[in-house]
Amino acid sequence: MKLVIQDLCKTYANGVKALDHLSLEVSNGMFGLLGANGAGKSSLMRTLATLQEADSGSVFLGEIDILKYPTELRKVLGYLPQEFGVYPKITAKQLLDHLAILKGISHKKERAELVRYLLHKVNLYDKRNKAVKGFSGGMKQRIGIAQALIGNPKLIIVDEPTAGLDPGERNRFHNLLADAAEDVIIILSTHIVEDVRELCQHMAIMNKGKLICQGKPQSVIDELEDKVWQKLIERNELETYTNMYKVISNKMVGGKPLIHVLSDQIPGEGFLQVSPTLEDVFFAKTNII
Ligand SMILES: Nc1ncnc2c1ncn2[C@@H]1O[C@H](COP(=O)(O)OP(=O)(O)OP(=O)(O)O)[C@@H](O)[C@H]1O
Repeated sequence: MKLVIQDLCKTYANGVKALDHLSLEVSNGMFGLLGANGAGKSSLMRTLATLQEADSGSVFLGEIDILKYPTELRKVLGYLPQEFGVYPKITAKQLLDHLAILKGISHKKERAELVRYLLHKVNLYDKRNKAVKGFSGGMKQRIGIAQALIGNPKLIIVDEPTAGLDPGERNRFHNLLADAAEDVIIILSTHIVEDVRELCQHMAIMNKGKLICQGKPQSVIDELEDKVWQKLIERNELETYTNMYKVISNKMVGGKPLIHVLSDQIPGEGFLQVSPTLEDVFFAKTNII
């Protein structure tokens, strides 16, 4: 199954061009979409989830023309939005049961079995009778994934799923996603570079409504091989360095800026060549420091 996006455009009423002639092909497995705040990721995710309309362009999931026939897409879509709202007081089991009814699973016994299966899968069976409202961020996200898996989706969209999760919860969430990714397309939209590095077979970087880079994470990293240099400088030197070199990032280390500079040769005294990371790629492509 392939998701084929062609020439997708969306301009909001305020004139912001959130999707600017965007084209992309995604195959089965986990696909990471990286972008800074405001890059247009959620606009793309919402369009793919048929929650908002595009101005022009086309999107096909296999044979389904999803912009023309959104209901067909919804039958095979699992969606975990940025904010997964839950009903007050409802338990994990009731919530999944309710959502399964909404997804058209009307047979009571079948639904009960599915809910039990999902609760085990996301490791929340022991908490099945607890109110979801009192769940931690990670537990809520796991319930979010459980509901996204109802009805054997072919396309699963997860929008910024690990923001605010502690490392343990994030790992559990990653394992769940990786587990679900067989035979399905999962699109993971995030600004957390490490999530993409660790999880995704393919990726793209979005900026101002356009795709500015795509490929396998390791291939895009390899493009910067031998080109990234680092130096620990004084805080008052930062402006000079930024003017002199192509500084792609600066990070405080022990109170001093550690800068990464892009250059084909050693940029100057005191620079050390380092292996490029996906974060370097992200900063080099988006030019946001
Ligand atoms: N409903 C809307 N009306 C007007 N402008 C909008 C609307 N939704 C988003 N935008 C603008 O469109 C641009 C893209 O926003 P979008 O939410 O798609 O980006 P994003 O990459 O998901 O960002 P974030 O990581 O902050 O969620 C931003 O400039 C945003 O302010």
